[in-house]
Amino acid sequence: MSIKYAYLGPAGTFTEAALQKITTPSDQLIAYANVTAALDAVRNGECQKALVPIENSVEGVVARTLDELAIGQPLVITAETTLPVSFSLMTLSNTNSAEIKSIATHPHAESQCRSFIAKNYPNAQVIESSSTAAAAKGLSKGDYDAAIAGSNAAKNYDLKIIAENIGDNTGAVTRFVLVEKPGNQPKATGKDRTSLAVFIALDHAGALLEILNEFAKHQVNLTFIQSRPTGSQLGHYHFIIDAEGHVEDKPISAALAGLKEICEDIRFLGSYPQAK
Ligand SMILES: O=C(O)C(=O)Cc1ccccc1
Repeated sequence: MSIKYAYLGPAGTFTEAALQKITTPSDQLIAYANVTAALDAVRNGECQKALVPIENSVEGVVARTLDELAIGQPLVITAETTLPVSFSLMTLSNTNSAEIKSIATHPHAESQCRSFIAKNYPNAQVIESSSTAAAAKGLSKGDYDAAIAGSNAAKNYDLKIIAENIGDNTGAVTRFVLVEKPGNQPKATGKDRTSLAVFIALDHAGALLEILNEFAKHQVNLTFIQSRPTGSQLGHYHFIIDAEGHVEDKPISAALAGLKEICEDIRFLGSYPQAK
């Protein structure tokens, strides 16, 4: 059966490359302009699933993804996948590299190529784009002098790669999550991860400690914790937490029951197999 997948596009993004790893050629991969649009495509039924980036080993979290999952119309994570990311600098075929005065890319790619840009193009204007491939596509239309993207994007938009592997950290890896409408919970595999958004009732001393204690009490190992502003008031935060285990496993279900006692709200964001 062919499944429709939404992804952060256009064609040539790292998200598309990650999605190709977990789909079959009969599936339909549909590009959206940003993370919210890809997730909305699942919410409104245009696509069954969406793949979006959630964190990077160098730059950290993709805030938009976390906020959509924690406070947007509910979706759940049913799978994750990781991809090593390698960045290239590209131009139109007739550009002289000495003439590069403007470089477009995604903010996460910029921060991972900071040393390269500072060393080689210290005076270039860096233009933020919604994805690396969107930067490459804009370059193909002549919007700026260069783009930083994956080498797939250069192929897609017929661009010339003038420098490869320009990331400051050659081992950079991005983690992507596959999301769906709630109701299709993957079975426990013995090596799962559970994601939660935890909202504290009142900002008080020890609130985070109380939350962490529920996991510690039940011997649950955490793999990710991030505070995000709730948006209502300066200083008010909720926490996105990833824990090892499946919601059907006793340690996680016991920790969840404990959290329900002490938190204002908990949003279950999915239990899914850990990426290899
Ligand atoms: O823009 C892309 O290609 C993406 O898929 C998002 C992204 C950007 C930078 C590093 C990893 C993923």
